[in-house]
Amino acid sequence: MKKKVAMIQMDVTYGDPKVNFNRVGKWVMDAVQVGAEIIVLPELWDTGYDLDRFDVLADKDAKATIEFLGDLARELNVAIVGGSAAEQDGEDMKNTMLVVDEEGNLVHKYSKLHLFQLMDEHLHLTSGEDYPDFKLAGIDSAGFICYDIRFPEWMRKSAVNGAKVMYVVAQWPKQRIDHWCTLLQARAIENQCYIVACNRVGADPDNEFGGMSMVVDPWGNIVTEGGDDEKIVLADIELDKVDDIRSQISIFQDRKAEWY
Ligand SMILES: NC(=O)CCC(=O)C(=O)O
Repeated sequence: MKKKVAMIQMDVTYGDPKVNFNRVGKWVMDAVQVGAEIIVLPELWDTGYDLDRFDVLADKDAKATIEFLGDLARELNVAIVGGSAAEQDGEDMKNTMLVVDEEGNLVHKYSKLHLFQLMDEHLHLTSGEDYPDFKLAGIDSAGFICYDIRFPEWMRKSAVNGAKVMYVVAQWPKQRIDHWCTLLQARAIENQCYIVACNRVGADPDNEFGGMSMVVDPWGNIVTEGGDDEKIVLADIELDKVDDIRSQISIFQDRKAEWY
């Protein structure tokens, strides 16, 4: 099975969901025109890291965001890994990934587990209590948010559960972009899966963001990468490659889970 994925490597307007919703609508339409079957958005594409104002900006139960992504997906007949959005869940504020299928159904919701203290997430947000695994376009998949990629044990669990594609959505600053590239390649090699990773570009009051959205194949090769300007990054993923590589080096058979 082969699928065309598109990562929307966009700038995000700080603290202005209305502008960002409009821009995402346009980007998604453009991606469909160039043949995308699965579209991936970056982390917090709706508000950026305007955490001080999350209490007024966050979408209650992510209702309006789910409806927006679902309508787009249904109208354009495309699956969307909707990056993450600012969600108000009761009293709690969360950084939440939303995934919709091509019929517009919400198939997955995951709130970021590992909060990134360097960007003050722990002061404003509550960790999720969800698992990252889901099925999209017939593919066993998992979704992670930015800092999550520094926790290999969290991603390994999804590989053991059968994920063949791992989506990563991010607002990863330029100053650590070499970590981003290396960690993504490492997660692909050690889990023998595709990594489809979308990072934003542009800047907010505290950080400049590094782009380098990329697809890494299960051998660790970078299939495509987006540099540091605003664009749609396109790639084909070939699912047979995952089984091929898993049969060449049998890490899932050979691991000694009882030892670690
Ligand atoms: N938004 C994030 O989670 C950023 C993570 C990051 O920059 C890192 O170095 O880790």
